[in-house]
Amino acid sequence: MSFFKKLKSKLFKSSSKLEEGLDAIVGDGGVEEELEDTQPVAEPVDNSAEIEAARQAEEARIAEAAAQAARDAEAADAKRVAEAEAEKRAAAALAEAEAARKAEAEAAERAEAVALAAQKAADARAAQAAADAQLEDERTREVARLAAEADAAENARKLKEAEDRLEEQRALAAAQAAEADRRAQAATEKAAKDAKAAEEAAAQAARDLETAKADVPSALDAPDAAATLADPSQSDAPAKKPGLFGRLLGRKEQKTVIRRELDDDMLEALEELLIASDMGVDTALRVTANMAEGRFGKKLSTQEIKELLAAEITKIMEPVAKPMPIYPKRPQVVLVVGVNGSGKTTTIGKLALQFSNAGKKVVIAAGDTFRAAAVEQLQVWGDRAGVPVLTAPEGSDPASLVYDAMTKAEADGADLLMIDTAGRLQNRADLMEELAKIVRVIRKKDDTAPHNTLLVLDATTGQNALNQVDVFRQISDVSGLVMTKLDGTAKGGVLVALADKFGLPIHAIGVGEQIDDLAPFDPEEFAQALTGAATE
Ligand SMILES: Nc1nc2c(ncn2[C@@H]2O[C@H](COP(=O)(O)OP(=O)(O)OP(=O)(O)O)[C@@H](O)[C@H]2O)c(=O)[nH]1
Repeated sequence: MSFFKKLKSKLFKSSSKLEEGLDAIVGDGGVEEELEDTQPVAEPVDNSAEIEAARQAEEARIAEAAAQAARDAEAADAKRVAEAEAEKRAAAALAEAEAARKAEAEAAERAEAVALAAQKAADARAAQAAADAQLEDERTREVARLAAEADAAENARKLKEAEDRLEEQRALAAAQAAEADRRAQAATEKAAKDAKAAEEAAAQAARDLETAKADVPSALDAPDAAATLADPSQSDAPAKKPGLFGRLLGRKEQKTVIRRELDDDMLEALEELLIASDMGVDTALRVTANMAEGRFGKKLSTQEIKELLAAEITKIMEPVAKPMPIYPKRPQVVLVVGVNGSGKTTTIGKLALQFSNAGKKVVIAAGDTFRAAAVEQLQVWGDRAGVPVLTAPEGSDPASLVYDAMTKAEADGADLLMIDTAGRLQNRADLMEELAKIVRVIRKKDDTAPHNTLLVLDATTGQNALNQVDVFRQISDVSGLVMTKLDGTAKGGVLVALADKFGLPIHAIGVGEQIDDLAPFDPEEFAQALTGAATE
C-alpha cells in the first residue's frame, strides 16, 4: 500500500463517509459512463526537483503530524491510564473507606451488642437477685407467719384449755352450789313439815292430856318414866340453863315432845341438816351413822336426837379443845396468821389481855406493815390490854420488823411476843411467800420459834375455812386455831369438820367484838349449842 493510503486509513477513517457522501451525491442522478483510458497529460516540463521537495516537505509535514498525533495519542493514552489509575485508586480508597466504615459500623454494632448483652446480663442478674431477695423475704415472712400462727394457735389452745377448766370449775361450783341449795331447801322444807307435824301432834297431845286429866286425874301422877329419862323437858327437873352457845344462838325453851321412828328418810334428813350447817359431807355422814347405830327402828324425840347428835359431836371435838400451851421458853413467840379480816388483830388484843391478866409480860409486834391503819388499830388494842406494841414504818419489810421485835422482846425479858401479820388471801402466792420469809427470819433468831402459830378463822366463811387451813399449813407450821365470829353465824358446823379433818387444837373462840369476847373452847357446850340440845 502507498503511504497515503496507509495515512488515510489511519487518520481519516471518517473521510470515507464524506467519500461515501459524495459518492451518494454523485450517484444520485448521475449516469454511469464508461471511463475512457485516459492518461494524464504529462507536461513535458522537467520540475521533478520541485515535486520531490514538495513531496518531501509534505512527507515531513505528514510525519510531523503523525508524530504529533502519536504523541497526542500517547498523552491521551497516558492520561487515560492516569485517569484510570486515579479512578482505580479513588475506587480503592472509596472501597477502603467503605470497608473501614463497614468495619467501624460492625465494630460499633458488635460493641453495642456486647454492651446490650452485658446490660441484659446485668439486668437479668439484678432481676434474679431481686427475685431471690423477694423469695427469701417471702420465705422469711412465711416462716414468721407460720410461727405467729403456731404461737397464736398454741395461745388459743392454752386459752381455750384455761377457759374450759374455768368453765368446768364454774359448772362444778354451780352444781355444788345448786346441790347445796337443793339440800338446804329440802332440809328447810322438811324441818318446816316436821315442825308443823310436831305442832299438830303437840296440839293433839295437849287435847288428849286435857281429856285424860278430866277423865282420869290420877294418871298424871305417874308420868312415863322412859319419856322423862329421854326428854328432860318432860321431867320435873329444872330446865337446863342455856350455856354460852345457847345464849349466842338464842334458843327458846320447847314445851312439847314428838317422837319419830329412826329410818332411812329420817337419817337422810339429818345428814342434809348437818351438811347445811357447814359440817361437810364426810363428817355429817359419820356423825349420823354413829348416832343411828343400834337405834334404827326406834322412836326418838327431837330432844333425844339433839342430845345424841351433841354427844357424837362432843366426841369429835373433845380431843381438839386445848388452850394455847405456855412454854418455859422466853420469849415465847406466837405468830398469828389468817386471811384479811378474819380477826387476827382483835384476837391478839383479847389474848394479850388474858395473858397479861395471868401475870405474863407480853409484847406485840405489828407485822402488818402494809396498812398504817392496821398498825394504829393494833396500837389501840395494845393500849386496851396495857401491852406495848412495836411498829415499823408503813411499807417496810415485815420480816425485818419481826427480827427487831424478837431482839427487843429478848432484851426486855418478855414472856410472850405476839406477832400480828398482814391478812393474806391463801391464793396469793407472793403474800404466802412473804409469810414463809417471816418464819425463816424468826428461825434465824431462835430455831425453835415460832412456838405457836395461830391460824385465825372466821366462822362465817363456812367451808372455805377448810381450804384456808390446808394452804396455811403448807407454808407455816400451824399449831392451833382460833375461830372468831361464832356470835355471827347460826351454823358453826365447820368447826366440827375442821376438828374431824385436821385434828388441830382449837384454843379459843371469838364471840364478840369486845376485848373480853374470847372464850376457851368448850366442846360439850359447843355441841349442845350447835344441835340445840342445851336449850331444851
Ligand atoms: N362479831 C365479831 N366480830 C369480830 C370478832 N373478831 C373480830 N371481829 C371483827 O372483825 C373485823 C376484822 O377484825 P380484825 O381483827 O381487824 O381482822 P384482821 O384479821 O386483823 O384483819 P386484817 O388486818 O385486814 O387482816 C373487825 O370489825 C372486828 O371487830 C368476833 O369474834 N366476833
